[in-house]
Amino acid sequence: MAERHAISCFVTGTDTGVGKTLVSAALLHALARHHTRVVGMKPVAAGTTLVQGIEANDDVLALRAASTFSVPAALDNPVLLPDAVSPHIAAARAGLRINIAHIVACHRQLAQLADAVVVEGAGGFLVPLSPLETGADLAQALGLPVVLVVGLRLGCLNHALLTLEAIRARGLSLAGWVANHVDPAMLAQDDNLDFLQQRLGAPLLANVAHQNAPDARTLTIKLPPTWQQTLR
Ligand SMILES: Nc1ncnc2c1ncn2[C@@H]1O[C@H](COP(=O)(O)OP(=O)(O)OP(=O)(O)O)[C@@H](O)[C@H]1O
Ligand SMILES: C[C@H](N)[C@H](N)CCCCCC(=O)O
Ligand SMILES: [Mg+2]
Repeated sequence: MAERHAISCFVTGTDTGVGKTLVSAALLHALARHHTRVVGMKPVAAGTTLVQGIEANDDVLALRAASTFSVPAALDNPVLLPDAVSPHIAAARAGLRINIAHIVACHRQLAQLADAVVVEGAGGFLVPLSPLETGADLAQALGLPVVLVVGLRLGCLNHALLTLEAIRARGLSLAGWVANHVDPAMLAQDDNLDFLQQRLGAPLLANVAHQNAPDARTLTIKLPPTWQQTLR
C-alpha cells in the first residue's frame, strides 16, 4: 500500500507546564475544521492518576478529547509512566527503557490512519528520555516540523533562544510558535513578545492571554503556513 502523508508536527515548549497540551489540543480542533481524521499523540507521558478506576495521564486524556477518532492506546501513548518526574527517571523507576524507534513506528501507523497527527513532547525540548537520549532525539527521529510554545515568564527569552538553537542543530524547522501568557504579573509582556517575534523567525500562531480556565476549543490559533497547500 502506498505511504500516506498525514500532516504532522511536534509540539515542544520552553519548559514543562507552559501550555503544550492546551496548544496541542487547540491545533487538533483547528485541524478538525479541515480534516475528518485528526488525532493527538503523547508518545511519552509521565504521571498518572486514578480516573474511573484506571491509571490515566491528563495530557493523554486531553489529546484524546480533542481528537476526532480513537486509536489503540498503544499507538497514541506508547509509553505511560506512573511518576510525574523526568521521563528517564520515571522509566527507570518503572523498570522500562524508552525506545525511540518503537515510537517512530507507532507514529508511522497513526499517520496511515489519520489525516493529521499532533505530537506533544514531554517537558522541554532536551528533556531526558534515557541516560543518553532526549526529546530532541525523538523529534529528530520523527523528522517533524516543530511548534514551540513559549510560556511567557521571566527567563523565557533565554529558554526560547536555547530551544531554537537546539531545533536548528537537529536539522528541524520551526513551523510556528505560540506566546502563552502564563504569568499575568510579568512585566513588559509586549516587549518580550516583540523580541521573540523578531528573533524566532517563524510565524506566531497564537497569542494566548492568561485565563482562569483556558479552553482549547475556544482558543484562536493559526495553522502553520507550510501546511496551507495540504489543508482541505
Ligand atoms: N494562558 C493560560 N492561562 C492560564 N492558565 C494556563 C494558560 N495556559 C496554560 N495554563 C495552565 O497551565 C497548566 C499547564 O498547562 P499545560 O498542561 O498545557 O502545560 P504543558 O506544557 O503541557 O505541561 P507538561 O510539560 O506537563 O506536558 C495547566 O493547568 C493549564 O490549564
Ligand atoms: C511530569 C511533567 N508533567 C512532564 N511530563 C515531565 C517534565 C520533566 C522535566 C524534566 C526537566 O527538564 O528537568
Ligand atoms: Mg502537557
